Amino acid sequence: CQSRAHSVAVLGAPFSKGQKRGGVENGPKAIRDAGLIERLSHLDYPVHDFGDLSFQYLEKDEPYMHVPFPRTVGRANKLLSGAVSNAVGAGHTTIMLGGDHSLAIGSVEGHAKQCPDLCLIWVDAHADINTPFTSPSGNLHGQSVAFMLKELQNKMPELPGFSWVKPFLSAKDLVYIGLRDVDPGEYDILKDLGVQYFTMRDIDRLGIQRVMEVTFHHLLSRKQRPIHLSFDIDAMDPSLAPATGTPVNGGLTYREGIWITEEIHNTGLLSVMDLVEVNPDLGASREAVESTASMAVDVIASALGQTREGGPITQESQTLKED
Ligand SMILES: N[C@@H](CSCCS(N)(=O)=O)C(=O)O
Ligand SMILES: [Mn+2]
Ligand SMILES: [Mn+2]
Repeated sequence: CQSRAHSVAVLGAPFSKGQKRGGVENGPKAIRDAGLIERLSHLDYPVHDFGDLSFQYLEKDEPYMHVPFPRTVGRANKLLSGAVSNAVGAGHTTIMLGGDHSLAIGSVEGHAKQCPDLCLIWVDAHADINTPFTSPSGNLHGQSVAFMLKELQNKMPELPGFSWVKPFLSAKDLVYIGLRDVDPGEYDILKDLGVQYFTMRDIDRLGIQRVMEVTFHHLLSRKQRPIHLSFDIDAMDPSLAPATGTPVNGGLTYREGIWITEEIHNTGLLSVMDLVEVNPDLGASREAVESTASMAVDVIASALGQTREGGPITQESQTLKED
């Protein structure tokens, strides 16, 4: 597990069966079309585009309780886990492009195989910590964190397709930022487990700088360790990222979102980042889709070192000017 990787891997995960709305499988393409690779190529490290994974959609995949497509989602995440584990093992800082947020199960699990002491920062309007028993929708993109936590395993059923997932994360190694739509069952779990979280109201009270200071103290004061950032684009205010499946008013401003990712870059500890829930089919106009995908590119680029203050002239930027 590299503490300071010196190259970036981009991995597309065009997958949608963690929820019921079509189109989020086109998220990776929309983010690429918004210029992600180009933007990252101006930063400090080489970029390797691993392309998109191809997922199998199983024909016979009956719901378990009211949870749809459990075997398809479980299999997709097992494939993703291997791909993320390989990319991290090869020394890359890895960017996983979703696809719906159920993909975090495979992404974080695969990361933890290489970096068992990782910590997880979950930026999202939602807690995604329902169990199949508490979920109002059954959608697995709202249950991802429940599969990861050791403290929840006595509350989880044996879901078909997920027997490969052994819980690997402790509640103390998780921080939420941006919550504003939490289900009653999730609220009880967060309180019972004592999970550290910052709602949008906490951000209004403390300000985003203080939220990041407390987040890093909570996760890193005992020891520095790799960060997994799981960024759901619906954490951003819907005015900035409208093309997403579960928009919730009162989200992060552009500057709050970029402060979060700039500060995470400045720790030097970012190891894997998910950028999920961009759904190009849900934008009311081409502009709405483009602003959502562009927001995703800005968030990823600032997590990888793009700054608002610019940087010194380099051989590469000099060459670009001459082009
Ligand atoms: N809490 C709700 C909505 S979950 C929204 C999932 S996401 N990944 O944040 O868009 C549920 O569990 O169905
Ligand atoms: Mn989410
Ligand atoms: Mn969300």
